[in-house]
Parts: sequence; structure tokens; C-alpha cells
Amino acid sequence: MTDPSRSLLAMRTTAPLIQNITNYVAMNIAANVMLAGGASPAMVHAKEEASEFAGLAQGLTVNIGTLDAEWAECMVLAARAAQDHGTPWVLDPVAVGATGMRRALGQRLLALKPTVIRGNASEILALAGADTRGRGADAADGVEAAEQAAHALATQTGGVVAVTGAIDFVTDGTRTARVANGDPIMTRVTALGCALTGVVGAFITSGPIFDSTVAALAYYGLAGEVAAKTTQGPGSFQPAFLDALYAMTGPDLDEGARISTT
Ligand SMILES: Nc1ncnc2c1ncn2[C@@H]1O[C@H](COP(=O)(O)OP(=O)(O)O)[C@@H](O)[C@H]1O
Ligand SMILES: Cc1ncsc1CCOP(=O)(O)O
Ligand SMILES: [Mg+2]
Repeated sequence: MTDPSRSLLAMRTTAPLIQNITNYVAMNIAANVMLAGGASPAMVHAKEEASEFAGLAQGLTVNIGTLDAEWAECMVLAARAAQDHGTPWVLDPVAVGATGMRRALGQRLLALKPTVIRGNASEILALAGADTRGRGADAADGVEAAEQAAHALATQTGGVVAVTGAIDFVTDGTRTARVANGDPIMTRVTALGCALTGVVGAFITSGPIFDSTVAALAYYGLAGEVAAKTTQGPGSFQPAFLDALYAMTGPDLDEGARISTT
């Protein structure tokens, strides 16, 4: 594992243009989070332009949070374009186990081999076809319960899978890492998982995929810890979190990251 600061500084140096097909709930906070971190987000999802944009962006994220049939098609088109151009792309399978429409789309997107899948434990379990207690967008299973599912998905896609929660778990099918940064208040502000997917999408444009994903999770979780220290609840946490993402230096990250690898 390289120091997480290398990934952060590489990302900030390039300020990568990241196309995000994300949900209505997440659009604003995800764009603000990515800008605070140093990336250049663009929320682009029209069927007529999504694949063209995926050919010019440095990275793509696809989040199935608020679906309709047309959006589903544009997600597939954009992911296919990213695959054709060798552009790294991240899948966020929000509530993928909830309905037949989500399950079917999840399988179509999996077939396009996401570079990284980032979801909570219930979503990773559902995407892998395992039993889950999750129904909506929030996790109802612990991260450990999804480790085997994450491993299976990584092997199936050849990519990296990140399961987030109290202690995040990352695997590429061979290596594993755990990231202990974060604060429980992060589950009480909507779309912070979706915004993290955007940050992962930015980090993986400028370094090795596994190391960059782990670094993105540590950076994000540590910023959450910093913001939680000075705030009283979800309302004040959100602006403090943006400030912490913006202010974090490389040495701050290397000092505060709690990463273990096997
Ligand atoms: N119980 C927890 N303690 C500390 N950090 C957490 C906890 N649950 C989630 N997080 C952090 O919140 C962020 C969003 O993850 P998560 O809540 O799993 O995503 P989602 O919103 O998609 O369900 C991640 O940085 C994760 O590490
Ligand atoms: C509440 C909600 N409903 C559809 S998408 C969405 C946001 C989910 O965000 P996150 O997965 O980051 O909690
Ligand atoms: Mg989520």
C-alpha cells in the first residue's frame, strides 16, 4: 500500500473531470463534496449525450438511486462507452435488492465490469445474489456479513469492491484492506455514500485502483471524524464536512488514516 496522501495529491493535481449519473437526492451534495476534495464533477445523464461525455471524461460514476427506464438505458450506454474507452468507472448499487427493476439493471451493469463497486453491506450482498435484510437505501447488515459477497463480485468483474460501514472493507479478489475511519453521524445525512462514490471515481483516475480506493475511503472517513468533533448533529455536520474535505492536507491524511491490509 502506498501512502494515502499520494493518491489525494495526485487527484488534486489533475482535478479530474468526472461524469456522474447519480440520483436526484445526491446531485448537489455529491458535486459539492467532489469540488471540496479537488475534483471537477459534471452531472450528465441525458441519453443523447451520456455516452459521448463518457468518452471525454476522465472517470464515470453510475448510481441507480432514483431510477426510471430512460435513466437505466443511459447508465448502460455510458458504462459501455467508458468500457470501450478504457475509462475507469464506479458503480453505486443503491437499494439494488429492493425491486426487480433494480436487480435486473444491477446485473446488466455488472456485466460491463465496473472498475470499482462501492456500496453498503446490504447492497453488496444483494448485488451478489445473497440474502440481505436491507430494503431501501440504508444498510441493514454489518460489513463483515458482506465480505464473501464482495470477494465473489471482485472475482466476477476483475475489479475492486468497497463495502462501506463502521469499518470499510475493500478487496480486489486477492488483496483486502480495512479502513476504520468515519463517524456514525455520516449515516444521518442523506447521500453521503453517493458522494463518496464520486470521490472514489476521482481518486481512481490517477493511481492504482486498489490503493486509490482505499485512500479515498480513508480521506472521506477522516474528514467525517474531523467534522463530527466540532458539530452537534446532521445539520451542522454537513458544511463542516465540506470544510474538512477541503482543508485536509497530505500529512493530515497519512497521520489520521486507519488502514490495515492483508
Ligand atoms: N457506523 C459507522 N461508523 C463510522 N463511519 C461510518 C459508519 N457507517 C457508515 N460510515 C461511513 O459513512 C460513509 C458512507 O458510507 P455508508 O453509510 O456505508 O454508505 P451509504 O450511504 O451508501 O449506505 C463512509 O465513509 C463510511 O465509512
Ligand atoms: C434516500 C434516497 N432515495 C433514493 S436515492 C437516495 C439517497 C441515498 O444516498 P446514500 O446511499 O448515500 O445514503
Ligand atoms: Mg448508498
